[in-house]
Amino acid sequence: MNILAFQRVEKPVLDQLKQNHTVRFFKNVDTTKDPEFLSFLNKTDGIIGLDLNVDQPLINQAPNLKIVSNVSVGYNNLDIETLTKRNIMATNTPGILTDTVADMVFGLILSTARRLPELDHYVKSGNWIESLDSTHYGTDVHHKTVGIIGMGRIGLAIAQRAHHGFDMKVIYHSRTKKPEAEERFQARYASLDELLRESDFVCLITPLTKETERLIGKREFSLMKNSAIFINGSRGRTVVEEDLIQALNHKEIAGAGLDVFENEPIQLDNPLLQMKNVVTLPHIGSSTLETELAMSTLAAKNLQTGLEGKKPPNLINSAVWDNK
Ligand SMILES: NC(=O)c1ccc[n+]([C@@H]2O[C@H](COP(=O)([O-])OP(=O)(O)OC[C@H]3O[C@@H](n4cnc5c(N)ncnc54)[C@H](O)[C@@H]3O)[C@@H](O)[C@H]2O)c1
Ligand SMILES: O=C(O)[C@H](O)CO
Repeated sequence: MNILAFQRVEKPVLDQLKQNHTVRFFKNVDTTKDPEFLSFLNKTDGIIGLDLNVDQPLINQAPNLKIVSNVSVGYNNLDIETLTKRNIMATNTPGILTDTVADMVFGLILSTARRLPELDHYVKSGNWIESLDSTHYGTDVHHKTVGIIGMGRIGLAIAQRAHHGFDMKVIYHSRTKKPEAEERFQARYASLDELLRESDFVCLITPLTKETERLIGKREFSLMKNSAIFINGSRGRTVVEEDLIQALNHKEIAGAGLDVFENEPIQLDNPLLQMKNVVTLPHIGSSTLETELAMSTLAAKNLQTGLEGKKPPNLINSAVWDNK
């Protein structure tokens, strides 16, 4: 079969796929114009990769496509409706990255609150304790209130770290109440506005959907405490980035830790990159050696199973299977 691999598939997994299939790996190409990409797409049976925009025009140019296997849990890059209409399976990699992403969210919480990147720069610039004063101090994390928007797999893992590791009070907002969070982490369900008003750390970790697109904007930032730190580990478009910049400029909030941005890669003239109270990461929430390999391996398993005509373990659009 012809396999189109895009952007991020770990090498051992690619090598394994090459034993049974014709595999072409693409990176940094314009997927609407690149002639080699489009020519291979035309005979592609399966796609595996990260963040390929699988929209209607792309799907229309892939007459043999049977399965799209995302190397990610988020699948906002896939037009699920069109894929389902065309009976093309879509899969993702839930669960195996949960703890890694929750660790990264805590990394952002600690980095912003304790100003770790700034102080690292301070030491590396030849400074030490004698010139240190309260203008360099951060703020405590332990015993504070964390508000988690999106209490799913990753949200629960953040709550676990907050409750057991840092004695934090956990409040959450999600589509439905999560008894597990309430029992295990004494988490309290709150409306979005209550959560924004009460949290010292506001952590956004929902999927990007029609409902969550631009969920946090001017009104929401104005409800947060002036001392609040905003953490985004979900997708950049869940936030109105311009409003975040304004909220930081006007000191409506104290800082932000961001793994995701409205446009990725972030443009170098983005004001967020000039702010000391903002810690930025290049969308690496799940990118550890272990977890990237596990994600690629699971994505390859989904792909292979689907191509063999069996139900993949992480099928998103089960209607395709039910229609068989
Ligand atoms: N930064 C990264 O590298 C990285 C890595 C992994 C996942 N993510 C993002 O995190 C998301 C969550 O992953 P997960 O495995 O926890 O997914 P999940 O499906 O287990 O959890 C998502 C939660 O969000 C809630 N939710 C959905 N819509 C909502 C809304 N409108 N308001 C409030 N809550 C809402 C759901 O009820 C669910 O509890 C992914 O979809 C992806 O976008 C980012
Ligand atoms: O959704 C995910 O799994 C990540 O954002 C991919 O890196």
